[in-house]
Amino acid sequence: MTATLLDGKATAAEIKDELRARVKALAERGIVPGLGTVLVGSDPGSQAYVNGKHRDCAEVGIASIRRELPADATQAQVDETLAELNADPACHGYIVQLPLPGHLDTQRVLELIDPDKDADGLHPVNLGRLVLGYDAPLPCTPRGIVELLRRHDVPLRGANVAVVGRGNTVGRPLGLLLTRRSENATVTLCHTGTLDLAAHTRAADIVIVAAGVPGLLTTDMITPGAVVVDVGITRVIGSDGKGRYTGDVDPEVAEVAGKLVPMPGGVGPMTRAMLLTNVVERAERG
Ligand SMILES: Nc1nc2c(c(=O)[nH]1)N[C@@H](CN(C=O)c1ccc(C(=O)N[C@@H](CCC(=O)O)C(=O)O)cc1)CN2
Repeated sequence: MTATLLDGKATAAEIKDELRARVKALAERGIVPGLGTVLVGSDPGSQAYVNGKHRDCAEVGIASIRRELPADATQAQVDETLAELNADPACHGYIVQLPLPGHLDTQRVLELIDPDKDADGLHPVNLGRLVLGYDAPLPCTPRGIVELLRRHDVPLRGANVAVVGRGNTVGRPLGLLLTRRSENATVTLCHTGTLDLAAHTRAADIVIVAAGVPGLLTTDMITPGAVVVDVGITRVIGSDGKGRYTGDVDPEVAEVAGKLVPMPGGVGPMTRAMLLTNVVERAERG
């Protein structure tokens, strides 16, 4: 391997140390930040992610507020739970774990979150604020990627960045973040309709792949020395019949890239750290 790995786990641990100090300072003002989670159903993966969020909270001193509803919960029951969290002064921010069971209207649920308590930064009002450059909780994965690159001295100003994937949770908001004046990168947002994907990724100093297509980015698609960020996380069944997660970047890319944000251990831990950051920031605002 020639690429230097940018360790999201270690960087997230650093951020959690900083948050612990900020939570302590809040305690001196009599404020305990609180993160709420809403889990509908008992999907083991979703349960594990929610448990992880509460473990993270305990590590930095954020209070946890858990709401669990059965898989057959009605839209009215979900709406009522969100109304309670919107009104709860101990809850500075909360998330609804996705995906929701199919009978629920995900868009309606996300729009019922008070935008000022939107810890995931995915409420349409907050995405609109991001478009306009107003202050808003930022989407956790794009924010985590920018923060990881910043902390590892990857220059963004003037850099040509190819983002592969135009989803509402990563690709599209990431393009908005990277083109803010404070980052000043030039972004090409590639998607399934892009005619010659490799031509765009080869021209980029930084390639960020969030397409959900295992192994999509191969060695021939980058310029040697480029910075590569793997955001993909797809569950596949291996030849041994066991399930495992795989990224969007072919492992051989590590032989050609200059720096690589791997999966696992890259963007995922940073996403978790940014969720905590959004809650602490909200509590600091009072
Ligand atoms: N309301 C939300 N729902 C979902 C989100 C989200 O951000 N908000 N994202 C995913 C699940 N998720 C958090 O909820 C999440 C997924 C993966 C990781 C992570 O750290 N992954 C590891 C690798 C896999 C593993 O070891 O389990 C990594 O990248 O190193 C964190 C959070 C869908 N739902």
